[in-house]
Amino acid sequence: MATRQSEVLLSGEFVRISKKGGLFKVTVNKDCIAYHPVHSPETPMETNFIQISDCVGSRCERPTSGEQNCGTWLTVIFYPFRKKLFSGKRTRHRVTVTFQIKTSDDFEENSRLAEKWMNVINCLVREIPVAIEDVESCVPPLRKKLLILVNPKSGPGRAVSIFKQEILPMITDADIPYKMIITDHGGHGEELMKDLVLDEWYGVVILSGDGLLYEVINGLMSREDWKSAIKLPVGCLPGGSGNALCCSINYAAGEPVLHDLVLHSTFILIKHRVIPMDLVVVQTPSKKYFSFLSVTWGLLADIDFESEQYRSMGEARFTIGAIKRIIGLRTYKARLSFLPVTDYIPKNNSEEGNKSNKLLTKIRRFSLRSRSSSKSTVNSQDEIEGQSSSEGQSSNVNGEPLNNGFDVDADFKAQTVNNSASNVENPSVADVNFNSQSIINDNISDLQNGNKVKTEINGDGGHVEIQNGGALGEPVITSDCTLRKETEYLTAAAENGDMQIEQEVIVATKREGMPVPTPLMSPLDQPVPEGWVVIEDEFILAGALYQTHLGSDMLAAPNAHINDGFIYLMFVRQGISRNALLNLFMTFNEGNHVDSPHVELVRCLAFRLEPLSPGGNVMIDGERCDPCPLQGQILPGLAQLMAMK
Ligand SMILES: Nc1ncnc2c1ncn2[C@@H]1O[C@H](COP(=O)(O)OP(=O)(O)OP(=O)(O)O)[C@@H](O)[C@H]1O
Repeated sequence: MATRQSEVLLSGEFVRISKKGGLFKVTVNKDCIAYHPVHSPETPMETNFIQISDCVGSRCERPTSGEQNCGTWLTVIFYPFRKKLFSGKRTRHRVTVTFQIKTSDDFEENSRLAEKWMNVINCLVREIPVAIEDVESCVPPLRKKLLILVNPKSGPGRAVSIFKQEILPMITDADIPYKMIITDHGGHGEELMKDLVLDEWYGVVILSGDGLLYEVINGLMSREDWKSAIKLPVGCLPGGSGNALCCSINYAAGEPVLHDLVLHSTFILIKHRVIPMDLVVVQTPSKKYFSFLSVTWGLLADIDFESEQYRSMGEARFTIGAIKRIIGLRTYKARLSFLPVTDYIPKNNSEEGNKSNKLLTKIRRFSLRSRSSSKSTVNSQDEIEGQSSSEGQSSNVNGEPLNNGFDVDADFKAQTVNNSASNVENPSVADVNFNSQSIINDNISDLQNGNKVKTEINGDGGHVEIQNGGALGEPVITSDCTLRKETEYLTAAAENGDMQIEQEVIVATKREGMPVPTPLMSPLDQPVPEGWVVIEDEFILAGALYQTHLGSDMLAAPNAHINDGFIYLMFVRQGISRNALLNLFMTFNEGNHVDSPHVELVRCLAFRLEPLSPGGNVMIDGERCDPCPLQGQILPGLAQLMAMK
């Protein structure tokens, strides 16, 4: 029985308010609420479970009927999965269970007991640990308001009614205070962010397509206090026709993407979780953008921009746009350059590809720090410039400090220097290694293009061991940051021998008062730095992607993670037939396009695109910009996203 597997925090016997009624034994532990009729034995057959992970809150109320009634009602609201009747699709649906809390004739006493149950359940729902000794006193912290921006013009124009009919009831279930603003012109979101009093809000959520979130992020980054502003959690609900970030969030959380997107996205939102999100700083000759989704060019951008006219059709607009563009296929000449995470081997180069069967040797990563870790043993310029450990620290709804992505790498640095092999237990190191491990796990087929050698580390998807300690390069002081290379030697047990990996972490420590550092890129009018790969060719499409999805049926970068610190550069060169291209688009929904010999998908830290033929479109997070030379660099974990892993 689940209730016996972990500590029982609460236990009582209450009448269930339902058609059947009856007295139930109810218990709460950290994972679930269990109840079974008292007259029958406690068997799995008779016991009902409410998983805390499905639960969004509980509330107490005095029954309206029955004046003699001195009991209080305790209602638990949860959204378990159920198969839809005809389609068989797994979807969440709303369920409530109500018990009458009545252990005495005194209404006040019953109310206090019901409130205790409510507080414990609400803490657990918000992942606030509750020990048995806290049960009497635990109260979930008060929440700040959520600012919800609704774009009435997004997608097919239904955002306001979606908010009222579908989202508001769920927000009410979770008892989340909010303020809703309907945007009334393009740029409104950005204006609001520039003047927002950060302390007043728990976070900002958009109900729109990706364009409004783009405004929110760029508005926050344009502020003088961008460093703390960008730590304000942002969230998104689907109101547009593409909703790529919503799909990526749902995919990462294991929630459905292809149906009931509003329901499942709102469920994630009201679960109160926040995780770091990578951004990419994109530079053009005239402007700087902060992008959270993608930069696309060629076919993908043409479809996105030219299908605007079919906006009223919702997501079908992309299918029509794709068919039109594939019939009238264009190729574009460009120079595409990038700083790869591992050695780049072109997919069509089978000789090189075979050589890459040798186990992976080098991983390149980038880490952005705002301050030094107090654990660091290194004395350097970055510590002199470091800020106090509490400065700029944001907290989640529970008042706990958020892991903002900087700290993860700060810990990693300390561990590296301390040369400790046992550090794999440390969650922050594990986090860094998880991302490296994900490369190794899927590396050779994915990264080295065409090689199907799959390597399982330690046979259990386990971890990479730090074997040989690390080396720390000399700090280099640039105009906007202090730069240093940390080299880490990792060993992973693989099927066909140990895999030796050199992991090079390029660490940039930001200088106070300076903009976000971009040390991986050279100025746009100068050649790319050493170590970059440069390809000059005719392309059908190119896209720098940092989320899994470009739309609900476009699993474009299946291995991407919201905060893995990588850009996934996808490109298709000319030489693919229209038929093959059409087939490619048909396989996008499950991410199988990556197996096509025509599709290259390379993990990198920075890229540069220089269009060499006129025309076409460049889309940054779905917003058009004129084709021009542009470049982008990853900013690992810079933003905070309302999402779950
Ligand atoms: N009231 C408004 N009237 C006109 N434009 C608006 C309004 N509010 C916001 N906008 C603008 O609408 C633009 C498009 O919004 P967004 O991308 O979020 O939706 P969408 O284009 O419908 O979504 P998708 O790209 O998925 O189709 C945003 O850049 C924003 O500036």
